[in-house]
Amino acid sequence: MTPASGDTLTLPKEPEGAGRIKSLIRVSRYLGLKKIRLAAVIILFLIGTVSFILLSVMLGIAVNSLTGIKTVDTIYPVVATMAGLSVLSFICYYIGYYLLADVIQTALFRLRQNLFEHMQTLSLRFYDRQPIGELMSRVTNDIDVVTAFFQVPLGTLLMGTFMLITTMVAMLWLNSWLALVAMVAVVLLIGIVWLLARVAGPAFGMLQERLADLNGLTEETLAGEKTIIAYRQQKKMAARQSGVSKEAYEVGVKAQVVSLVINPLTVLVTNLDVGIVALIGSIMIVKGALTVGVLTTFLSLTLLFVLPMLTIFANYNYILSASVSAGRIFSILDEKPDIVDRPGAVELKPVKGHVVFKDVNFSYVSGRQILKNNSFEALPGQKIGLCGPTGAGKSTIINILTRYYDIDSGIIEIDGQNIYDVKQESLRKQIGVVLQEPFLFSDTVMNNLKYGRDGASEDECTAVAKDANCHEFITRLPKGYDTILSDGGSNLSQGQRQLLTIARAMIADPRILILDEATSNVDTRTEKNIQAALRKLQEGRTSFVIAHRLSTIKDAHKILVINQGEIVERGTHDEMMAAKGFYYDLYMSQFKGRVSEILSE
Ligand SMILES: Nc1ncnc2c1ncn2[C@@H]1O[C@H](COP(=O)(O)OP(=O)(O)OP(=O)(O)O)[C@@H](O)[C@H]1O
Repeated sequence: MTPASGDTLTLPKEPEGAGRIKSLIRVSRYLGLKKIRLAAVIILFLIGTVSFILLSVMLGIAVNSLTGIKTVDTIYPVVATMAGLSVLSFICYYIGYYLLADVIQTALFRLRQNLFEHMQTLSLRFYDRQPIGELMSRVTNDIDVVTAFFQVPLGTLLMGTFMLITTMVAMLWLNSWLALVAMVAVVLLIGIVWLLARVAGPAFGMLQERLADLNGLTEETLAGEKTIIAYRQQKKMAARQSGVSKEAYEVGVKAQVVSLVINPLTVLVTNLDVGIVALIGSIMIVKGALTVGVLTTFLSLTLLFVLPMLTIFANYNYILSASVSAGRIFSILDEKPDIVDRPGAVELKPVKGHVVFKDVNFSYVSGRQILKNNSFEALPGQKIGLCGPTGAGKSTIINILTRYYDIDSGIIEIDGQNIYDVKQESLRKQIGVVLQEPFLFSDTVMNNLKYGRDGASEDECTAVAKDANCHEFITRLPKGYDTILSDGGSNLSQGQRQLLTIARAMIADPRILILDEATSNVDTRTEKNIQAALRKLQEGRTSFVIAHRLSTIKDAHKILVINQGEIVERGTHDEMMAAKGFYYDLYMSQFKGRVSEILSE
């Protein structure tokens, strides 16, 4: 059951401003996973850049050496050195980029793995908070944005930064006054970028949010395609889609335009800067304070100085969007799992299946209590029926027995052991679950059965499949047990999927079983098959059967009637029918409904 509206919390918001820079630095730390290679890249880029800068210095030397000389011989060694520097710089950049590719791919691999693995540790409470589409967006779209940042501009940015630093050092060394003139451009550009960041930054954040909305809607539309067609809602869904798309378009344009304006602006600033350096330099030459060669070097350095800034700013949108996406990714990575093993938690030894609830209270969200003072006992091997109106809290009882959620107060014991004192994994190993919506993996039939228990052999699985009335239909599949179940088993009928999940639970061989309305939505013959398989599955195990149709729990050792989170009645079917209470009314209303159904057939 989905949470009632108003109960949903939202995913932690991505950081803003300084937080974004922190996120960018944090995501860049993943590059340090290959420290030696990264160090080699930095050294190679540095050598490449210094060689490149020396080319400009050599240009000045060449100009100076030509002044007043009639023979070109003196220029040859200079040209040869320049050629050597060019080749050296090329080789350094080439190897540097080659190594960087590996550094980047390792970083992305780890980031994807960390995110996926971390999400597996989070509790259902976390997944309740947001539509799956929103999470999908963070796992796919945001990772793609960071990938684009690492793959496209990162190398250029590294190169640019080195270029900026080495050029600055070279300029200061050649002539500190002229160097300061050239640096005016930096101040101007930083000012422009600061202004643009104030507008574009939030726009990029909003763009990612709109894209996440779009993903959510697409996911919902695809999952509900059958219902959409049945209720002829295609046009409405298309209109909703285009509404969200338009919002993404509008913030997208804002983010993009602002960051694109930066390009022509930086070109303008560059030209102005070169002009100013040429003017001041010429005045200095006239006054004898500078040689023509030094000015030539300076002009070429000024260009080299502004060029990396151009590249940095040209890639500004990558940097902005990557910082936003990195923030969104880290907001998931920083989410602490709230269902954790207590310090000193022990393995739950194989149990007999004695389950006790004592005064258990529970709420999904604070302030809205769902289960109130639930107490009951299930002896080993007993079948316990759970019934009651929709939203009464039947599934919730199961959710806390399996520790999908932690309770507010009370005690839950299995074979006398508090479930909070044992390791979650060892607890869940002993509880088999057959859900209302059978979930199968996109894998072969055999592997789906093997998911029940690590190490289950093929012979064992085939024998169980026979017991669970699956073998016959499996052998009729195109590749038998090797048939791949596409998209969670959509190539099987609902009943077949249910039979397979029953077989999987049999292979798991747990002492405690949870069956959640496992027999709904199937024809009578399949239902008989399922019932027979379930009876086999329940043999010798404590089972909790959540039933809407009371006929499925008539034979239960005990039936708990839940209403608004409280156990309002308990006993066997016969006892409660005789008592003519809540259960009796429930049963009679279903019975009458069934009779009128049969009469109208
Ligand atoms: N993840 C959740 N977050 C918040 N509230 C929830 C969540 N799941 C269920 N609820 C609320 O808890 C109450 C009990 O839900 P539960 O699913 O246990 O009912 P149920 O008896 O199993 O209903 P049904 O027979 O319709 O499946 C409902 O009011 C429901 O809105």
